[in-house]
Amino acid sequence: MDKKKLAGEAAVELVEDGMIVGLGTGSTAYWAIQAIGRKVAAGLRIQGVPTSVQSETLALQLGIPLLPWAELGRIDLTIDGADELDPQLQLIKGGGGALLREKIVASLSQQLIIVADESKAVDRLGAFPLPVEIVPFAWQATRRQVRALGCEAALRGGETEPFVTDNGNYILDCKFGVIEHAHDLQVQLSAIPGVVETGLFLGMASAAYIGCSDGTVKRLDKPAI
Ligand SMILES: O=C[C@H](O)[C@H](O)[C@H](O)COP(=O)(O)O
Repeated sequence: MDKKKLAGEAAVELVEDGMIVGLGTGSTAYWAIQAIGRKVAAGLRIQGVPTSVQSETLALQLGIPLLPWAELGRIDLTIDGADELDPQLQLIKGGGGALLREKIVASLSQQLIIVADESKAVDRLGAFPLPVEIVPFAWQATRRQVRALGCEAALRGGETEPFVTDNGNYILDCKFGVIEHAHDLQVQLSAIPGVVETGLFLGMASAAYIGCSDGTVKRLDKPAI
């Protein structure tokens, strides 16, 4: 059984008629978008807000109506994947390069629901290299500044053919090891002018649907502070 499919489809139970729904990116969000597409075909009325060109293309193929960007304001619910999530529902995202649009959409969302297979649930963030979106201009200098924070930072795709995001930027995949102070790291990275955004999503997720190998889906809620 596909644990990503289990999780992606389960979270769609939260989608209600009339909602504005953020459509995440990646191989788990894919299943949620497919399930939303089936509900739309059966009469559900929603407007979608895609977090990548990939998800926009999929939504259009499935006939999901999309909200015009100019009308984008509050989003009721977003369903998105993650590369790592810890027990506080702090996240690393951006393995697929969509972190900037995902973070903009998450910031506008009343609820951010994460869908993931059980391998993504970790005690502490950091085994997955942190994706950091940077501007192409003088990217080598930006990488030096990022490295000075104590990580190995690799240009995604390599120097000959760098990966380019939907926003025309590059990604540094940064190995910090276990991230002890995620908020401090977010502040330090954001202070570098060439950094556009990081894949740390802190205090944003409301709940997570985790697909497990026994065929169940476990729901984790953000712990009360
Ligand atoms: O940039 C990509 C996104 O943050 C994805 O949601 C994340 O990488 C998880 O993707 P997947 O569900 O394919 O593992």
